[in-house]
Amino acid sequence: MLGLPPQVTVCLFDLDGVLTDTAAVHMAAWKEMFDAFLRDRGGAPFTAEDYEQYVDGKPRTDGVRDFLASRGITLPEGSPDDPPTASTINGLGNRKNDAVQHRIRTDGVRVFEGSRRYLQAAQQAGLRRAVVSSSANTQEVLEVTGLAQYIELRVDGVTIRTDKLRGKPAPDTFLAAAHQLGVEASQAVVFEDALAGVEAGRAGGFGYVVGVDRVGQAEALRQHGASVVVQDLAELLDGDHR
Ligand SMILES: O=P(O)(O)OC[C@H]1O[C@@H](O)[C@H](O)[C@@H](O)[C@@H]1O
Repeated sequence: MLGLPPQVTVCLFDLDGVLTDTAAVHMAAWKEMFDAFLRDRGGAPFTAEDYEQYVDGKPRTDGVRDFLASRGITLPEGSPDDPPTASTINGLGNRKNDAVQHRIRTDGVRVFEGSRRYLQAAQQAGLRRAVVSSSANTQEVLEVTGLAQYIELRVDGVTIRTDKLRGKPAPDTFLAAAHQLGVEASQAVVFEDALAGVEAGRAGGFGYVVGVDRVGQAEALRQHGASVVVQDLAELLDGDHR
């Protein structure tokens, strides 16, 4: 009924790009910040490919560090309370966070209707439900969209910092959620739109990894660890997934 293997009792949902249409919002905020930074150094602009390969799905400072490394740029780490003007990894991350929060608060957040339907169906079927996101803005997004009512557990960018977890593509955040919901990885399904996310699903030995392709990267999702790829979670309800 839910398009999942029979042993699966726990659903672990990524947030941005899986439940909410916020991957594009993050991408736009990253581009705004990096383009201004690169312009000052005479570098080429930040692209969608840069986002997918180096930033998408990872905790904020990992995204800053990994993208800069791809351009051969090294900056001091700084500290989480650096001002957004600081030329540090944390400073650039804070600058991007100001941009993303401004967009979320001004434009609002769109929920994928297929995902809302899937959450409702999973709840009715008695499956446990967690959100596992690298974003420290997860709670705010779940609350403004009304999705919080479907979610029993949140492992997010704040948890990563306080519990010192490794972010995606390491499997730690998904494993922590499965553990807290009392199951082995083999009994849980990971829903992910980011390459780093499906990679985390594969690395953790999860029972099933659903790749959600919103940007035409189905093949890359499969290569990085998706067991199946859909364009919308409703396809799993309708049973027409490939
Ligand atoms: O900067 P935040 O809100 O803590 O989010 C960190 C990351 O969270 C992930 O969910 C997004 O896919 C990334 O694009 C984002 O950079």
